[in-house]
Amino acid sequence: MSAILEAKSLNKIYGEGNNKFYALRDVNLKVNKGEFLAVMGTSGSGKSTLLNMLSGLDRPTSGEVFLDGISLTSASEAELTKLRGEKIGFIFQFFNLIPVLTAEENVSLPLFILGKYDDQTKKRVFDLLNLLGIGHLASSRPSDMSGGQQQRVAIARALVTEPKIILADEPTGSLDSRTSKEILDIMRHFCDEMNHTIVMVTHDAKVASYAHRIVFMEDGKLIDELNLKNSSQSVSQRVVEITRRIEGELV
Ligand SMILES: Nc1ncnc2c1ncn2[C@@H]1O[C@H](COP(=O)(O)OP(=O)(O)OP(=O)(O)O)[C@@H](O)[C@H]1O
Repeated sequence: MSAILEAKSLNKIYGEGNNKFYALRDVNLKVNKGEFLAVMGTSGSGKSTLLNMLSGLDRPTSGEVFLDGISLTSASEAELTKLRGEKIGFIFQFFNLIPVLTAEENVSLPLFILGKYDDQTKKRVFDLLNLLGIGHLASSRPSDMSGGQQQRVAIARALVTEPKIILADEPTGSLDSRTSKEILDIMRHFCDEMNHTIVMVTHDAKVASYAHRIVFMEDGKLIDELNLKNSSQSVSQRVVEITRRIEGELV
């Protein structure tokens, strides 16, 4: 198995002296190509801090992050901006689409920013919209779409640059349960069938149950891991197991 993303001995310290606070403490993590990984933990356990380090949006106090073999930690700000644009796709809780742009334009935007918009990538935009079942909405604006449709546009936008990894922060946090299931099925499908790699932060056991593997955080540390890749359990059995692990971390 090849690790596409690797965090080595990550520490993130805020404050100094008596106010020194470890938001991350000796975090080691490998994410393999094609893997759907969920990061779970209670509020304040360090999930967002970890995601910020993995995306190069923030730098660790010590330790290193490698994406596709490249050290994010030793890259300059300009190199990081380029790396993020080319190698990372982002999916957010509130979609973060640009309201005045159509679905097609929202998905095309990263290509324009990278100077990679041409006939071939334009076709990719439409292929992705069709693959996500929203080809008929290509000319629609976000305000004319449901939450689930907007998140499909956001997924197409995240995939259009063919990134090495997709980072998703509570991607179904603003969707109802039926639409959440549709979006999570799509995410799992992209990993299982198309070898995409996703790291998803969530505090919801049901959402995490769609992942291949779950890592659990507490007080800035990775304290447990659950492998569901070859699990034959039903969703509800998996949710029970995940909840048991979370409760274990609270005792
Ligand atoms: N810029 C900062 N300065 C000081 N402390 C910070 C800063 N950013 C985060 N923290 C602290 O680091 C800890 C981890 O925060 P983080 O946002 O990563 O947690 P989280 O697990 O994502 O929480 P939530 O689920 O509520 O979003 C928290 O105690 C938070 O208060």
